[in-house]
Amino acid sequence: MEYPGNLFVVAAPSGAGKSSLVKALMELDSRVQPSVSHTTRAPRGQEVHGREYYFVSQDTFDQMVLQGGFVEWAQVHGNRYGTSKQALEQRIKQGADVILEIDYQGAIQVKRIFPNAVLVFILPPSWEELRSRLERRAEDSADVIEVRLQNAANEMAHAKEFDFVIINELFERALFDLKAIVHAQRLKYAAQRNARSDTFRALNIT
Ligand SMILES: Nc1ncnc2c1ncn2[C@@H]1O[C@H](COP(=O)(O)OP(=O)(O)OP(=O)(O)O)[C@@H](O)[C@H]1O
Ligand SMILES: Nc1nc2c(ncn2[C@@H]2O[C@H](COP(=O)(O)O)[C@@H](O)[C@H]2O)c(=O)[nH]1
Repeated sequence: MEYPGNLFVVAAPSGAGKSSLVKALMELDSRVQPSVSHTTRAPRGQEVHGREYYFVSQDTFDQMVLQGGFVEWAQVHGNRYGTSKQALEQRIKQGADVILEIDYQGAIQVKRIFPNAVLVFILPPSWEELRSRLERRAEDSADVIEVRLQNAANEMAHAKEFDFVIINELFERALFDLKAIVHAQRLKYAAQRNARSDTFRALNIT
């Protein structure tokens, strides 16, 4: 029998490094799978439809909202983003550990629907470094970078509502912390399931 997988949610202000950390985690751990969101924003850099996002029109997004197609959706930096209900529920049911890279509003909505979801907030080490990462990434215009920095203060004020906060100063240290959270959740979940296992019965643990 296949047990349902775990759900991890990673949020951060733009440029803090969540995509880089999640990508590195998935390269090390094939049990962690991404959820590809839908967005009304235009593709940026080398982004590919169906890989980073499903890039859809405003009308298509509206239709999905009306049909209840999203587990959560939110307006972020002037565009809309949503997590497809069908794809997420199917993957978790199949036993995958799914990781969502979404904003804090979406994270809070997900926690209401999936109380066992583990919410992780990534902080940059400083405002200077956050700006510098967005500028070095060189994928957004100066205007877009300013909007994202202005929104960052409000986003970071929600960090305390998350289960864990990681400071992404040294990348390898932050990745270690993220891996530890995933590992700890798996052990916790396994302990709950093992309450009915042969080993528990053999040890007379009830
Ligand atoms: N610890 C780190 N030290 C230095 N640079 C980093 C670190 N982590 C990530 N970066 C770099 O910072 C930039 C922003 O990272 P990334 O794109 O992962 O951010 P993000 O939080 O996913 O942003 P967005 O929400 O806009 O997609 C990238 O160029 C990335 O290589
Ligand atoms: N609530 C949701 N937020 C999402 C989703 N997918 C991405 N995001 C967040 O939007 C911002 C901007 O992303 P970018 O790719 O334009 O830099 C960032 O905070 C993402 O995490 C989603 O499905 N729901």
